[in-house]
Amino acid sequence: MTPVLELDHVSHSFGARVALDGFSIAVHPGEVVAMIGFNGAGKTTAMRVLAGRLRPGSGTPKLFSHDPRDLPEHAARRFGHLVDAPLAHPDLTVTENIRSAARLHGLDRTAADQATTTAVGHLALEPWADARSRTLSQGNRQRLGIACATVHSPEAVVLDEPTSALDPRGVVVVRDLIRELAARGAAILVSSHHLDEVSRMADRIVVVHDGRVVGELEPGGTDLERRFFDVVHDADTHSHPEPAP
Ligand SMILES: Nc1ncnc2c1ncn2[C@@H]1O[C@H](COP(=O)(O)OP(=O)(O)OP(=O)(O)O)[C@@H](O)[C@H]1O
Repeated sequence: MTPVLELDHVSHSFGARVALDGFSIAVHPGEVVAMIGFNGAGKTTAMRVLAGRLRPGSGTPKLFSHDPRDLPEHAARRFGHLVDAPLAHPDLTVTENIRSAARLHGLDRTAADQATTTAVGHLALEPWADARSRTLSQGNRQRLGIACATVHSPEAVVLDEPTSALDPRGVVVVRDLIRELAARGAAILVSSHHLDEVSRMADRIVVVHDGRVVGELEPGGTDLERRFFDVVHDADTHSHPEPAP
């Protein structure tokens, strides 16, 4: 099966700082893949490349088999992402923002209205439906960003730390939404710092370290944290082997 989201040996540096160093990942239809790694490991940079926000120094990014920076409109309409700032205007209300996102992704007026009502309900945003987005709390702004990224039922989704500001109920809401999109066949890439959460949400967990994918963790089990540190330690040992005595 052809991957929907793919980075093939992608490298990128910001000046002297290497952010991605031969980063490879592939996400297939119906699959939720979570990236986990230290601060500065390269997760956001990888997602920015996939979202077409950054042209990498080398390697091949692909979204629906196209260059993400040169995506045909029919493919762009099937993609949703929340990387960097949400696609929300501060002076528009929650409902207006979500409806605009739906229209931007090609839904006609009637379909956009229906999808907006559904998204407001899915993200439990009803009490704030008529609030301007600049007045929202951080967590509700994050819910709005996720609603805007997913209102059009995309087949490829990239979400950078989608639950970082959410309360426990919000975490469940977003997890259910992600699982539902995947059940309908979407390929989903998320990043997170919460091992327990990704363990419940993801089909695969990839460990990102020093700009590369250095291993995978089987979701579930109780010793995920230890396994994560083992993978990172192994990667460090192999990239900086101890000198022979
Ligand atoms: N615009 C930029 N200019 C300079 N350096 C950058 C820029 N964006 C990222 N970097 C650097 O690239 C590396 C990877 O950063 P990135 O944001 O991808 O990490 P991350 O894994 O998402 O981290 P976090 O978990 O803290 O969000 C870091 O060393 C970071 O300082």
